[in-house]
Amino acid sequence: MNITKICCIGAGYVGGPTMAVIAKQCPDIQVTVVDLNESRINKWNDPNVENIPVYEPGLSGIVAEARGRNLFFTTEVDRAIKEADMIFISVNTPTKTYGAGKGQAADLKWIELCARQIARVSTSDKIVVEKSTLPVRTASTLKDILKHTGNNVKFQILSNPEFLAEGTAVDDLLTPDRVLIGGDQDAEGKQAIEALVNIYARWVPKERILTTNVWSSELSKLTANAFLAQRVSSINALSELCEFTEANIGEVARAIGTDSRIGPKFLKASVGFGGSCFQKDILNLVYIARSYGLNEVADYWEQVIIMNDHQKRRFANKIIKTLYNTVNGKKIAFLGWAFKKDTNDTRESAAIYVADHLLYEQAKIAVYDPKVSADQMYADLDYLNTRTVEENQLLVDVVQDPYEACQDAHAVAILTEWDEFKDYDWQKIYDAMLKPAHIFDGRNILDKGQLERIGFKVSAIGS
Ligand SMILES: NC(=O)C1=CN([C@@H]2O[C@H](COP(=O)(O)OP(=O)(O)OC[C@H]3O[C@@H](n4cnc5c(N)ncnc54)[C@H](O)[C@@H]3O)[C@@H](O)[C@H]2O)C=CC1
Ligand SMILES: O=C(O)[C@H]1O[C@H](OP(=O)(O)OP(=O)(O)OC[C@H]2O[C@@H](n3ccc(=O)[nH]c3=O)[C@H](O)[C@@H]2O)[C@H](O)[C@@H](O)[C@@H]1O
Repeated sequence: MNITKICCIGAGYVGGPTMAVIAKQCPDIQVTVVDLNESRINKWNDPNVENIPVYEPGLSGIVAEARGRNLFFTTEVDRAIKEADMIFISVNTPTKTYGAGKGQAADLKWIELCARQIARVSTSDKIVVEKSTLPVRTASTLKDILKHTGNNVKFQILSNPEFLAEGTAVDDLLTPDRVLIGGDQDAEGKQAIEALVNIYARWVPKERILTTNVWSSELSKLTANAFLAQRVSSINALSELCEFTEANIGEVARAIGTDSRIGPKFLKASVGFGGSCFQKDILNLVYIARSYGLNEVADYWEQVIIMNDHQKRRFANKIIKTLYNTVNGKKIAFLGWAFKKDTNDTRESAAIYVADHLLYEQAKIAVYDPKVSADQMYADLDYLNTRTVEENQLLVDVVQDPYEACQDAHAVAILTEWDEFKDYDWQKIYDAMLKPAHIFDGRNILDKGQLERIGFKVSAIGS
């Protein structure tokens, strides 16, 4: 089956970059990304390509190359669905905030709406690709909805989960460790799998394109995120033990990471993992396991989240305890707000949790993160929800200069792992702060000895 027109529903952090890369690598395929959110689509179409709504190194160049040639962004969802041979569903699948499964299950409302819309408007056979992260067996729901269109259109459902990480999305898409495609194992299912394999094979070596049955593919995505997050929680758990024993978590990570069976990646102790997916996907895994009565499996994975919450809470509590058990009226500078470097995404960022905790203790916050807008920060914080804009500005001062953030602060909290910290003039920061000047290094990246020589009191995760 030769694919000439692709539609992607959802122009978010995944839909935008993945489709931009497919369009770049396959100039003969027309790729149309659709979204209900008009302002998001307008930003993707902004004449100044630097204003696209997702910041990712290298992305604007790719969009500039393909946009208007074979890459289009539009709110005309029906038309794009109708014309496409292949439809990617890349909509959000957040944790449910109501009803059964509240706080754990994935909310599949948007997925189901997409399926119903595809069923309603399609007049020709199509391959529907699950790009969103979904609970295992979601394909059976999609199949059921699409089967009942009543207009004799045939659909094949594939699972093609996305493994890109934010901040490295373009590299991850251009040179992925693997591409995973799951589908039905009958002749028609295999044909559909082949059609998608042929698209990726334009730039991904064939041996890196794995094909499986649809359920293995769906479950592998949740499993990959669970394993990655588990590594962070494992190292974070030991970081606390390090703080009581004079062991150093960086040294421990290096010592164990050189064992080729363990490997060096994803062993950086931190103030806790953030991002839109680790927590939601593990909660979803926990929910699925419990729904099959597998309580030991559920408890095992839930511990990863419990540990992460503990790590965030203990970081905030350490700040309070060190500042003589009160932060009331004290200014604390936050360097970094996004959940990791090289992204403007703040979803589930540990910074939000720590800041809220301190605000409830009546602290004042000054934040420096040039990629994140003040409005976004105000919207993130629970403590500010019921206050006026003027009150928010008094409690949370968003500044465009790291030195200004630290002026008259009692403490600096490092929340995001920026490389440029090494180039900061820490003597200048020390001079501007109230004494004793504290640094809480939530990423364990600063040179503790050097800072202590300046006069700082340094508290780094795991040392
Ligand atoms: N953010 C990430 O780094 C990764 C996310 N994922 C998964 O990919 C999926 C999408 O995630 P993001 O792109 O981060 O979400 P997002 O929230 O950035 O984007 C989703 C978009 O879908 C749109 N949408 C929702 N329902 C729609 C409908 N019926 N018709 C048209 N548009 C609709 C929304 O308006 C929104 O713009 C999720 O399942 C997530 O778990 C997977 C790998 C990486
Ligand atoms: O499904 C998803 O959304 C994606 O989730 C993660 O990607 P992402 O959340 O963008 O970023 P990561 O690099 O995984 O970092 C997640 C969090 O863990 C933290 N982290 C990561 C690594 C580490 O060693 N220590 C650590 O604290 C990061 O700072 C960040 O807060 C996965 O890495 C992707 O493969 C996956 O596609």
